[in-house]
Amino acid sequence: MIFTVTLNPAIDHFVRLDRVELGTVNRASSDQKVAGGKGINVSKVLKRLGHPSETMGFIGGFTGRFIKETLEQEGITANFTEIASDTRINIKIQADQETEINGASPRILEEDLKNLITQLERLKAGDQLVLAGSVPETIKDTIYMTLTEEARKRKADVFIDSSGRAFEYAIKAAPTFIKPNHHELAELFETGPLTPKESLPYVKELLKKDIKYVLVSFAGEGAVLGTREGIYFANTPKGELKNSVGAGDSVVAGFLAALSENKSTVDAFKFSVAAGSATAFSEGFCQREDVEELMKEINIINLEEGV
Ligand SMILES: Nc1ncnc2c1ncn2[C@@H]1O[C@H](COP(=O)(O)OP(=O)(O)O)[C@@H](O)[C@H]1O
Ligand SMILES: O=P(O)(O)OC[C@H]1O[C@](O)(COP(=O)(O)O)[C@@H](O)[C@@H]1O
Repeated sequence: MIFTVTLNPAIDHFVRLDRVELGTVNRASSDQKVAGGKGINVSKVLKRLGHPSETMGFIGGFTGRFIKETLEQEGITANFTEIASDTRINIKIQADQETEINGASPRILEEDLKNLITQLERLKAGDQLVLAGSVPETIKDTIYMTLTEEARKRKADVFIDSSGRAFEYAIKAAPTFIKPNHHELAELFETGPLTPKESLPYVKELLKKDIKYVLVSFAGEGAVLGTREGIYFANTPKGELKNSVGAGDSVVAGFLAALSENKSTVDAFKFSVAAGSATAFSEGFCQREDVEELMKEINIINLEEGV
């Protein structure tokens, strides 16, 4: 069973207009409100790829109810811990350029956290746990490390997409799979911007920490996958960028789905990058047929034999 944890979900409020002018009234040509947050997005994409999952994390208030109701309408199991504060709203302005204004995170109490950790006692060998997105301020930065340790005690695999201190701690617990984008990798190693080739030593450093799959995404410039068997580069297909929100989550979902389908590591890599780009080329999330189509445009080269 696949479980996704979103500690800091959101209603994603997409607002579309030709251009934005600060200090005045801007009127949207259209807008849309959807349940969002990285773990929730992974579950949404997994469903489109044909894989059920259960969403967990913290929701509260009327915004939290919206998230639970819309996920259940989409046929996605929502098993969230209810908190007292309202779940945040993240504004995604899609104008001449994409601008995001992510709301402040709600207050999470100690007992809320205990409830979530208790839920994870169900994990068993063969399960996958996805930990994705930012960590609310009132939760310690070590939370992803703690949850990864809990999951590994129960022989479940852990897939992480996060950033900053929470990500730094999480890699100490040796999750199965991590997907930093290249900015997050540079931030982790305190370097300047990295090209795929320049990322190699850092990918190897992470592999030495007993992380099985290190996937670094470079938006439209390709992606790097490090494994014990080898380090690979995938080009990203060309296409019209319509909406990058959820693209990273689609890479995580694509890789997880492909492994669940017993695809080879290289094919799982291809499938995950195709899923990311198929989402980037859509208003919403990718559909499976688009992913299968884009796979044909992706070539994998071996940057280096195993480490
Ligand atoms: N301009 C683009 N053209 C094609 N694919 C893209 C583009 N931007 C993003 N993608 C796809 O989305 C994936 C994740 O994008 P990226 O921005 O690296 O991650 P994140 O959304 O986590 O920051 C990429 O690996 C790629 O497959
Ligand atoms: O674009 P990505 O990185 O795949 O994730 C998009 C999701 O992440 C969010 O921007 C939240 O990100 P954070 O959890 O890092 O605050 C959501 O609003 C959105 O649904």
